[in-house]
Amino acid sequence: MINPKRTIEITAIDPKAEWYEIGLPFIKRAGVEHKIDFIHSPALPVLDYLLLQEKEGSFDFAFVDADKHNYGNYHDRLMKLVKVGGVIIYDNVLWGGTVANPDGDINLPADKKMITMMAIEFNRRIADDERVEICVAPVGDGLTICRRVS
Ligand SMILES: C[S@@+](CC[C@H](N)C(=O)[O-])C[C@H]1O[C@@H](n2cnc3c(N)ncnc32)[C@H](O)[C@@H]1O
Repeated sequence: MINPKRTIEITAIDPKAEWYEIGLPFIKRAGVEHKIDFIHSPALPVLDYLLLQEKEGSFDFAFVDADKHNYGNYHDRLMKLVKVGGVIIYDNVLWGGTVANPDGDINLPADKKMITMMAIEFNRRIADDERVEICVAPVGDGLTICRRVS
C-alpha cells in the first residue's frame, strides 16, 4: 500500500526528449512535474551512474520499454537498483507473438527477427533467474512482471 505521506519520485530516461515532451502537458496538468526527474540520455550509462552514486536498492519499481537488445543489461543493473520486494516490468516480451513461433513468418525483416531471438533469450534467462518471481501478462505486446525476491 502506498503511504500518502511518502514523497514519490520518478526517474525517467530517454535519449529523445520529444517523447517526454508529448506527455509533459498532461504531467503538468496533473501537477506532478516536480516529482519527475527527466534524464535526456540513453538509459544504460545512467543506470551505471546511479550504481556509482550508491543508489543500490533505492528504487521500488522500474518499467523497461526501450532498446530491446539491452534488456539483459538493464536486468543486470536493475537487479541492484530495485530493492528486494520491488517490481520490474519489461514490455514487448512476446514481440508480436513471434517468440512462440520464430520461424513462422518468413517475411519478418531481419532486424525484427533479431529482436525475436533476443526476446526469446531474455525470456529464458529471466525464467531461470532465481532472484525473481515472474509472471507474463499476455496483454498488448506482453509484459513480464518481475518481483525481486533476493
Ligand atoms: C516504445 S517507446 C516507449 C513508449 C512508452 N513507454 C509508452 O508506453 O508510451 C520506446 C522509447 O524508448 C526510447 N529509447 C530508445 N533507445 C533508448 C535507450 N537506449 N535508452 C532509453 N530509452 C531509449 C525511445 O526514444 C522511445 O521513447
